[in-house]
This record gives sequence, C-alpha cells and structure tokens, in this order.
Amino acid sequence: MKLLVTGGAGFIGSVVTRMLLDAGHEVVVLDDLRTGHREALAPDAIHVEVGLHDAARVLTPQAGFDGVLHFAALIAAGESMVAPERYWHNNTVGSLALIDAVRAAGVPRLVFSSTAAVYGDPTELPIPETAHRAPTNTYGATKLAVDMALTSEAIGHGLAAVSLRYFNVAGAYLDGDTALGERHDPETHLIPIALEVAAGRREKLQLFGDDYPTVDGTCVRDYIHVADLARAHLLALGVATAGQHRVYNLGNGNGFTNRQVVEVVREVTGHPVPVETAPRREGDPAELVASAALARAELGWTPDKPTLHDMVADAWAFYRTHLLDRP
Ligand SMILES: NC(=O)c1ccc[n+]([C@@H]2O[C@H](COP(=O)([O-])OP(=O)(O)OC[C@H]3O[C@@H](n4cnc5c(N)ncnc54)[C@H](O)[C@@H]3O)[C@@H](O)[C@H]2O)c1
Ligand SMILES: O=c1ccn([C@@H]2O[C@H](COP(=O)(O)OP(=O)(O)O[C@H]3O[C@H](CO)[C@H](O)[C@H](O)[C@H]3O)[C@@H](O)[C@H]2O)c(=O)[nH]1
Repeated sequence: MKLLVTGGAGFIGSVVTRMLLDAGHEVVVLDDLRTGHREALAPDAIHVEVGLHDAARVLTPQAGFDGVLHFAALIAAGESMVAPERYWHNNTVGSLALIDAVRAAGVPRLVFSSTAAVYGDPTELPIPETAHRAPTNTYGATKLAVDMALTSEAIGHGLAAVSLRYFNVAGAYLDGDTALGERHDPETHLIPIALEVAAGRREKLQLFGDDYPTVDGTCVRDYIHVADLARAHLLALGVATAGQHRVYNLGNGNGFTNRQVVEVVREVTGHPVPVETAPRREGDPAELVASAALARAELGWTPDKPTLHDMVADAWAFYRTHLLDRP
C-alpha cells in the first residue's frame, strides 16, 4: 500500500514507519518537526515538512494514497491543562483538516492514535472500549473529539476508520542498525525522566501526588512496549472496513504504580533514583489499566514484550547508547 504517516518523526510514528517499510509498503511521512527529530526519519521514506493543517497539499487525489496513519499531535496531558488552546488547535482542528483532505482525496482508510486518556477516571477496571468516556484532561478531550469525528466520517462518507487507544507507551525499538526511542523535549513522561535521574542527568524525580486511592498512593498506569504497539497498526490496516469506525484498546492489562515503576528503573539500571513527593499534576486520572481483549480477538494481537522490566531495559539501552552523550 501507499501510506501517509503523520508524525513519523516522533517516537511511535517512527517505529511504525520502520515496520511498514520492512513489510514492503511505500511510506510518505508528513511531519513539521515541531516536536519530532530529523534523525528519527526513515531514510527510505519520503518526508514532507508540512503541518497537519496543510495536509491537502500532500493528500491530493492524484497522489493515490491507500491509507493514512495519523500520529501527529501534542501529547503532554499536564501541559494540556495549562495551554489548552494549543491542544485543541493542533490535535482537533489539525485532525479535522486531515480528515477533510482524506475525504477530498478519496483515501479509503485511516488509523488514528487515540489514547487511554479519553476514559478519564474509569468506572470499571480493566477498561473496555465500551467504558464511559469522560476525559479529565484537555489532551484526552481533544483526542475524544477526533474519535467522534471519525465515527461520523465512517457513517457519513464510508471511511474505514480505526482508533487505537494506547495506554502508556514505553521501551525502544532496537533492531540491527535501527534504534528508535523516546526523546521528548522537554521530557514529561515518567520512565524517561526516571532514566535521566538514574544516569545522573537530573538530581531527583518528582512524584506528582501520593494521596491517590491506590496501593501506595501514587497513580497506576498500564505500560505497553512500543514495538508491540507498532505491530498492532499493521494489523489494524488489515481489519479496516469501509463505513465502520473500529476502536481497540492497547495495553497489557497490568497496572503499575509510579513508585513501582521507579523501583523497576532502579533494578534495571543498578543506580539510585532519588524521589521527592510533589503536588498532584492537574488532570491525572488515578488509575488506567486496559482490557485489550478485543484487540487480541479481532486483530489477533499478542504482545512479545509484556513485562515492564523488558520495556525499561530497552529504554535504558536506547538512552545509554543514543542520548547520554548529548548535551
Ligand atoms: N507516548 C504515549 O505514551 C502515547 C500514549 C497514548 C497516545 N499517544 C499518541 O500517539 C501519538 C504519537 O505519540 P509520540 O509519543 O510518538 O509523540 P511524539 O511527540 O514523539 O511525536 C509526535 C510527532 O508529531 C509531529 N507533529 C505534531 N503536531 C504536528 C502537526 N500539526 N503537523 C505535523 N506534524 C506534527 C511532531 O513533530 C512529532 O514528530 C500521538 O498522537 C499521541 O497522542 C501517545
Ligand atoms: O516527572 C514525573 C512525570 C510523571 N509522573 C507521573 O507518572 C504518571 C505517568 O505520567 P506520564 O506523563 O508518563 O504519562 P500519562 O499517563 O500522563 O500520559 C501518557 O499516557 C497517556 C495514556 O495513558 C497519554 O496518551 C499520553 O500521551 C501519554 O503522555 C502520572 O501519574 C504522572 O503524574 C510523575 O510523578 N513525575
């Protein structure tokens, strides 16, 4: 297939691009590099440095795309509470522009990076796709709006749409000469920050809140290895069906508290990770754990690296070999 990958210079989009190319697809990456990295671009994909709002410049009817995988977004839940307009403009308005371009160009299928953040504080655990959606942060709300637009687009215009609701993505993709890992600037995610502390690049880790209703008072998250997550996108392309919007959760079904995550980072790295308790981060749900039963049944998805230990080990290997020598 000829595929457009938005956000292909980012963490997850770059890994999926690599896998699509390895599977024999032709890939064009649309990424304006606002948070992505030129080094993460696949040398054998075409890159267009264009923003989502101008997607129609690339998605022309003549270009003959068979599908779009849409990763481009701003992703920091905490930041979305203090700069919400950036999130609505980029994630929702940008996605609507992309969907308009998809329709105008007659592209038949689209796979979208949705998120566990659409559920907010869940009413059932593990969370099925049918659970109540009530985001507690703006980031989740901007993504839920796009999910809803995709349902409309499937019904109204026959798009074959799939939303993949990722839980917390971790690890790195290390295969031969390819090394693709997490590199956000500034970094906001728990595991890479804990690795920076383990490496001596940061003095300590701030734990945002220790009074949540969980076993040790810190938030619980369900981690998924980026390579396992990426494979699900290739499977999703296979089940996308005209006129349907399918939704799949992707996680391992195991919850780890933030303190437990830090402990695994200590074990894997062999270094101390000093922590201090800080106030809660606005918008954080207490506990997010996936039921990925539907993805297993309908996509035939099974994770190869479901343990947090393996995810942290791969993230640490990437960090030491690719990030530690950077200023
Ligand atoms: N990382 C996670 O744990 C996680 C969890 C759930 C969902 N997601 C979703 O997965 C997707 C990818 O996340 P990631 O961790 O790879 O993020 P990332 O920040 O590493 O990558 C995002 C990429 O999108 C590009 N981009 C952003 N806005 C753009 C725009 N308007 N036009 C063109 N390019 C633009 C950036 O330059 C960057 O390369 C996002 O949609 C995110 O919401 C991520
Ligand atoms: O320095 C830090 C960073 C994070 N945390 C805590 O660690 C947990 C995980 O936070 P992350 O920022 O690593 O991840 P989030 O759960 O907020 O969000 C991530 O996963 C979501 C899905 O669950 C989203 O899709 C989103 O894009 C992605 O950033 C939260 O309780 C957070 O408060 C800290 O205590 N200290």
